[in-house]
Amino acid sequence: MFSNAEIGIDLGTANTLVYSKNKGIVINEPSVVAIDTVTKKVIAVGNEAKEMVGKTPENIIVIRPLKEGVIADYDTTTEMLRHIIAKASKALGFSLRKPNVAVCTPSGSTSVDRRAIQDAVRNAGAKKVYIIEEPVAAAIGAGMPIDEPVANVVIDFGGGSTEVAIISFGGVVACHTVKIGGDHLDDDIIQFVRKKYNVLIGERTAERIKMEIGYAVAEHEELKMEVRGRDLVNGLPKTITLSSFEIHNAIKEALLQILEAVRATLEDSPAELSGDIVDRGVILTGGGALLKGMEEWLTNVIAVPIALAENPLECVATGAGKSLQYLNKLLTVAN
Ligand SMILES: Nc1ncnc2c1ncn2[C@@H]1O[C@H](COP(=O)(O)OP(=O)(O)OP(=O)(O)O)[C@@H](O)[C@H]1O
Repeated sequence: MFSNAEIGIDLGTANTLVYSKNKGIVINEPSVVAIDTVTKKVIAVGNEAKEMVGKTPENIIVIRPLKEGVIADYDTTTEMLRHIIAKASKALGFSLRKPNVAVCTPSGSTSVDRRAIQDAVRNAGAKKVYIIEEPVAAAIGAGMPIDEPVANVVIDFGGGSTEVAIISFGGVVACHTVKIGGDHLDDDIIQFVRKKYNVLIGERTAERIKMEIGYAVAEHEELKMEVRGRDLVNGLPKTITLSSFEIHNAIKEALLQILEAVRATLEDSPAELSGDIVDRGVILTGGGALLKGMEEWLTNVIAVPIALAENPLECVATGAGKSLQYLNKLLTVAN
């Protein structure tokens, strides 16, 4: 039905990925853009821009144009997409043709948010834009048989939001979204360190702390980590040692909100599918799924088997790309 010029994009709050049927994931970069405030020109996108976070002179600002899964800064998102589509097209050898793009939107997004995503992708150089709901893409990317009449339950724990969905027969039968993702855990860590130690740490340091010593489960072997920040009393650099126990306490409230969304979705399950859920379990996708002890904690609290997807960070983009084959059933044509 299509030429080969077609790609799936996961336009995420934290990362943007591009998948092509022939080459798999061809782009995987942070959703970050650096802009010169004098010329208003984009000077770096993705990894290069992320390197600049917290270190730029006054005339350069580093922006994350998506918040909580949706576009917060339309023009910058379009510029970022333009750069990403051009880079992917070059890598895939179809620079002279505009690609058809399947892109995800969070299930809980408004029609205005969806429209903004469609328009941004089209303005950034796509020919046709197809919209797919993020948890459906995550489930396809995780290899779940979403078009069968069985309960496929997916928890997509991303950077800006977490979506929990039950998918059967190609459609979403129950879904809850919370605007809590990995970024909120980073914020909680920043606040905790500021309050307890009077030290200010940056976003990137907080993310490293979460990845290295963040645990979803209270019971674990204690890990320690030395970090540097700015002493808020005297303004000087200061080194402190953090424990994984205190980091667990700092992030547990946010995790409980995710748990609420999981419980609410399971409660909304049609009775016929409830048995399936116990038998087939739940798949965890998204970068947050990599938090230490996440599977163990969720399995304990909801008493349903939980498994981590093979490449949790890549599921949404892979699923978006593969969804092009389900064209009529799953995707909304946006133009
Ligand atoms: N090993 C890890 N441990 C804990 N968190 C991690 C790990 N690796 C990545 N993350 C977190 O995963 C999040 C990014 O996940 P992902 O790329 O799935 O989100 P996204 O698709 O950009 O966001 P959204 O779906 O909310 O728009 C970030 O908050 C990142 O810090």
